Amino acid sequence: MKTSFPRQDIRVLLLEGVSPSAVETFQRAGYSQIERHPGALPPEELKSRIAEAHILGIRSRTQLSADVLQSARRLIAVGCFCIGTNQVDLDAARALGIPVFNAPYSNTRSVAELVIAEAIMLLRGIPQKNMLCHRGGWTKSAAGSYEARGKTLGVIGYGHIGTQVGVLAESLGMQVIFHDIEAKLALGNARAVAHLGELLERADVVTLHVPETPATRLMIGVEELARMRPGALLINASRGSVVDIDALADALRRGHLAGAAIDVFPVEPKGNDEPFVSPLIGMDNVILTPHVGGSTQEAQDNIGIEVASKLVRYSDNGSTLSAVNFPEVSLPEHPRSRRLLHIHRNVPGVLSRINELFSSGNINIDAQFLQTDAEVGYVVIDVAADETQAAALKDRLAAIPGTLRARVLY
Ligand SMILES: NC(=O)c1ccc[n+]([C@@H]2O[C@H](COP(=O)([O-])OP(=O)(O)OC[C@H]3O[C@@H](n4cnc5c(N)ncnc54)[C@H](O)[C@@H]3O)[C@@H](O)[C@H]2O)c1
Ligand SMILES: O=C(O)[C@H](O)COP(=O)(O)O
Repeated sequence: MKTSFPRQDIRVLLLEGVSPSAVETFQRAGYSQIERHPGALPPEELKSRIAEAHILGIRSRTQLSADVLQSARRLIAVGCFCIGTNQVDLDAARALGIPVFNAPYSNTRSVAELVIAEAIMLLRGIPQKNMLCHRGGWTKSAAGSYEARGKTLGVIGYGHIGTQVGVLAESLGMQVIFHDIEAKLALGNARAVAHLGELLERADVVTLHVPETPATRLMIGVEELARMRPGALLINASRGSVVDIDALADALRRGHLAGAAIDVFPVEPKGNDEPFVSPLIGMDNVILTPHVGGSTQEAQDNIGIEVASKLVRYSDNGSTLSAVNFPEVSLPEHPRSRRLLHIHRNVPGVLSRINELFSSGNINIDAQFLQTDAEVGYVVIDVAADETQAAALKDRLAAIPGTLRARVLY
């Protein structure tokens, strides 16, 4: 069936080196206008580039503020080809009728594996030994070198990544304790602790797996670092805003902490050609990695397919299942109907005006789907109408006060 907006006219802009698997997924679905850019764009360039895009794909570095989104006149959906969505003003996107999708699982195993590797390296003092050998030094000694077996791992944020880290750590013989704001099923022999402070006081290795939220901002600062055991280790592969980096540098300099592994930073370079600046540079007992926790071939290939498939499904079929900022509907195919989408502010009267429009036009509704949240209503209407009738209905739907978007899908 002919689409009202042919796929070959839909412009897809993919930033930050999104995996080629995403391009292949769009191409297999019939999309041909796909532009792929290796890095994030500065705000002004971003604004001009997204003005023409219908679908935008980003990773963690592209800041989609309300101001930037205002320039995206044609944008129908955003895909975050990663887990975090804190880089997008989700409320602003919703208010513009733009659903945002992400990949909540695909890179979690990669992060968990890196964290376990780092815990072992830090417990053995390998970063310092490695640096010394590189400088021609040689200190063969067991001092400050420990097995992981029998040590206590404290996991802060026991979600998709935190649980996997816990399971892998138990397989090494570590004891796992965790702290989360939600009640969580403890896997294996892991134990929940009621307070963050208790976890900090008991753990030999503390690892952070919380999202960036107002509550997690600087959740590890001077006081929390002081509560950690002397000689303990800190791993952060969550978000740079979660740890007070200057306080961490100070705790390491004073020798209160024996080491750290940090993958995420309060300020990160926008691309591989920008310099990296951090108070942790030059500390031999700190593993520094350039936000690569989820950067494995396997994870990026899977994320490319997962997020591109969600974007294709929304664009082709209207389904918003697993959107992070939008009412969720999972829609069946209705090949013999025309499908109209209506996104509106959730204010009284809109739905009755939509239904009035169909009943007064004597147009039969084959199926109707509605989902709302506090701000936005999303209605999908499958009707027995020809192409001209559907186009006219879309124009009338668009004229209803409170409308954010109206589209004919097919
Ligand atoms: N370094 C990387 O490359 C990389 C890769 C993937 C994800 N991440 C980051 O890791 C984060 C966690 O990923 P996930 O898949 O495990 O997410 P998740 O949503 O499955 O788990 C997060 C957990 O943190 C808990 N939480 C939230 N606020 C908390 C608080 N104030 N105190 C304690 N617990 C709190 C939640 O209840 C949840 O259980 C992501 O949000 C992302 O920012 C980084
Ligand atoms: O949120 C995430 O999934 C991670 O931080 C990875 O982000 P990236 O895709 O920019 O590496």
